[in-house]
Amino acid sequence: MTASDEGFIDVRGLEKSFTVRRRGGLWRRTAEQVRAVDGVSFALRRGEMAGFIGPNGAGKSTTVKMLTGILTPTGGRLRVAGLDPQRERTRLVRRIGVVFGQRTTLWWDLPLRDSYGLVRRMYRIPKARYEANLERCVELLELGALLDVPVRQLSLGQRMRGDIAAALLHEPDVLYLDEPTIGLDVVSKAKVRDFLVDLNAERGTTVLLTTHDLSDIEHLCKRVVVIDHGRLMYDGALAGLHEIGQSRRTLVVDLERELPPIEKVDGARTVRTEGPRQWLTFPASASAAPLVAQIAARYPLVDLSVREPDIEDVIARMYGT
Ligand SMILES: Nc1ncnc2c1ncn2[C@@H]1O[C@H](COP(=O)(O)OP(=O)(O)OP(=O)(O)O)[C@@H](O)[C@H]1O
Repeated sequence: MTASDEGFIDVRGLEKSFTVRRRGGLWRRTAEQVRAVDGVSFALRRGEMAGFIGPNGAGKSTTVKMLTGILTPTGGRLRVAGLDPQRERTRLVRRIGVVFGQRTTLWWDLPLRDSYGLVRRMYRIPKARYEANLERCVELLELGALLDVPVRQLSLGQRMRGDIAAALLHEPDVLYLDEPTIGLDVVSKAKVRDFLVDLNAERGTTVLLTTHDLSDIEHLCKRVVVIDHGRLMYDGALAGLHEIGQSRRTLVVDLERELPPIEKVDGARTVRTEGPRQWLTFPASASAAPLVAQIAARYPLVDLSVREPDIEDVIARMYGT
């Protein structure tokens, strides 16, 4: 691995401010700076798959637009595949693929096959390479029966698979995915996820995945980068988010009979009771064993189980929502 593989996507102190004009009274208009991205730094290794998450308005799209060269940063430094996205945008375009879940890059009235032909001409992909890539995508994304269907007649899941293939025909080294499973049913989601895992393993494509669907991240990414209000909140292993979010695990306790809420158990709090069953929460970082021992010593315990924190709760806690 070379030094450039280490920082294949390299973001340092990235900033983007927008000037927004607002009415400051009947006649006056005031110009206000919105700091959409406010000093964000992270780096992805070549071949890494990372989740890029944060609440609405956090600055994710603005960051991705800068990474693709669509927007110019107002500060900081950026490198993608060794290129400066703003100065070398034309060269960069050949190295990256972009998929937006909420809108298609395909031609609405054309069959998929014709859309792909246009993509081939746009990128000037040599015939043999194009055909090999198309064949691979068609096979893995199960597009064979759909190639002659106009895009407007495809289901959302089929269209998404079609869009992913379109983004990969020129064999990009970097793939940006923005909500790639939004609105998809369980089967389509699984197909898209499986394909991305294979793509990453086979071709070593570097993937930055923006999503509100945290199960996408759980299936695909070991690493997450979290931003909020334009600032980096967390960058690391998915598992570590739990600690950062100070999340709590839940102990579900079945007693012999209905009793008043369990009290005086170190670090645990009874949050719900329903007949003989009680729910206690405790810090995710703590061990359940001493709590169970304390409960068993003072209450007629029949059964118990521990529930892990939901990643969505963890994120919500991080954001203080
Ligand atoms: N062209 C623009 N002009 C002014 N403000 C903008 C512009 N684009 C984005 N913003 C503001 O910058 C902030 C970050 O927006 P951005 O779209 O990057 O967030 P996001 O994390 O992608 O959100 P979402 O998940 O809703 O897509 C928001 O406050 C947004 O209103």
